[in-house]
Amino acid sequence: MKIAIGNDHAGTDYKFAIVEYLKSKGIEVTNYGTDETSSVDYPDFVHPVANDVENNKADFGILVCGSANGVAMTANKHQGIRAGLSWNKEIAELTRAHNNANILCIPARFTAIPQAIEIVETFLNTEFEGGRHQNRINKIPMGC
Ligand SMILES: O=C(CO)[C@H](O)[C@H](O)[C@H](O)COP(=O)(O)O
Repeated sequence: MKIAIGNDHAGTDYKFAIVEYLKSKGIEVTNYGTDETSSVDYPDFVHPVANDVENNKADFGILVCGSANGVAMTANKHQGIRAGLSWNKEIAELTRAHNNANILCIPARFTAIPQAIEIVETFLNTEFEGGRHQNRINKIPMGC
């Protein structure tokens, strides 16, 4: 499995912890996020992740910013991207099972690092249920 990850200054520490977790599971990771905690603009670190997922260079994307709203809004402008905001493992499970999200967005300022790891683990281990959920996804317009 290949994961593309991106973050702004609010998510740097979370990104490092998530990358360490993913690598410990043998998952290949491409890091597009800032490695610094000085202020940056989150869209600059979201578009490369969304591009990789759109072009099948990554199976899933993970994005981390303060609230996760900015990264989710940016990613969801891309064709073929369903980016879901998850702040606990229950929401992470639903984001995959019901919404077939291909990008996970984590709010660093409202989630502890161990919880963020749990969210990532749940997201990656949950299958899309299809059926009635596929009918609903078919009614979501694609991209901008
Ligand atoms: O949460 C975010 C966007 O949805 C980003 O992390 C921003 O950094 C956030 O808006 C806070 O900005 P600040 O410059 O860190 O105060």
